[in-house]
Amino acid sequence: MHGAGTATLAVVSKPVVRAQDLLVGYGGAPVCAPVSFTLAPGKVLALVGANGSGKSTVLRSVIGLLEPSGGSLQVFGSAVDERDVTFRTRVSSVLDDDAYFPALTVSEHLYLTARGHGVLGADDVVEELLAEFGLTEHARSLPVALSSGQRRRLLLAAGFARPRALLVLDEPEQRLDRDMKTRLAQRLNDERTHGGAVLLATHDADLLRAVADRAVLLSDESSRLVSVAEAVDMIGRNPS
Ligand SMILES: Nc1ncnc2c1ncn2[C@@H]1O[C@H](COP(=O)(O)OP(=O)(O)OP(=O)(O)O)[C@@H](O)[C@H]1O
Repeated sequence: MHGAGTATLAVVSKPVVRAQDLLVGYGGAPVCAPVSFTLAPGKVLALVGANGSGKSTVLRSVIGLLEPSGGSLQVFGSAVDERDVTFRTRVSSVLDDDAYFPALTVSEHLYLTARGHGVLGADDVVEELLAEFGLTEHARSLPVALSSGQRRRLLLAAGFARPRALLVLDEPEQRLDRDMKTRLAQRLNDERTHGGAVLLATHDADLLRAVADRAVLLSDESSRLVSVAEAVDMIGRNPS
């Protein structure tokens, strides 16, 4: 478990995500070849691939925003149901750039997220996250008054403000400076150490090297499990 003042990380031992020939897409058209992977507790799996290869779409399916069009997808051993309270207490996600409350200050946003998910000692959790994500001096700012990188920090901090056994992140490195990227990598490694599972999409070779155990390379022709070294090599050949 995390130290004092940090949202509790629920530890589970079964596979967290199991995708078998999973097909995802829009209007019946798949966005990539079927994808198969298993994500165990305490592991970090990265989705890599070119722009438009389907990374965000796979993530949306895993958190229940999009029904798979084929294959099977299980999260915590069951079909995905984001309305299920157990599912919601175990899955924390940061996908979209604008998923903040425009009328709440930075600290109110984090506090509401923590309290809304039943975190005890929410004040301490918020204070710790503000410091960790470099937002302390912006605690009373509204999101509109933040830079895009600071807003990104707020959304990421909110992802850590609630209980979770699975963290789903879409290109968390976006708009972060190097120092914040390093701290994010440390946070994700902590998550793994404490038994949390992380599924993330990324174009960042440094983040991959720092945190990922394996990667899934998505493409139209064949989506396949690859080593981190192979994923880093792919990113090197097709930098963003
Ligand atoms: N809501 C949508 N309706 C229809 N098509 C969509 C929708 N969202 C995404 N797509 C299409 O699905 C494909 C995969 O998009 P997706 O966002 O999953 O790719 P990605 O790998 O995350 O890309 P990037 O690296 O640019 O973030 C793209 O061709 C995109 O145009």
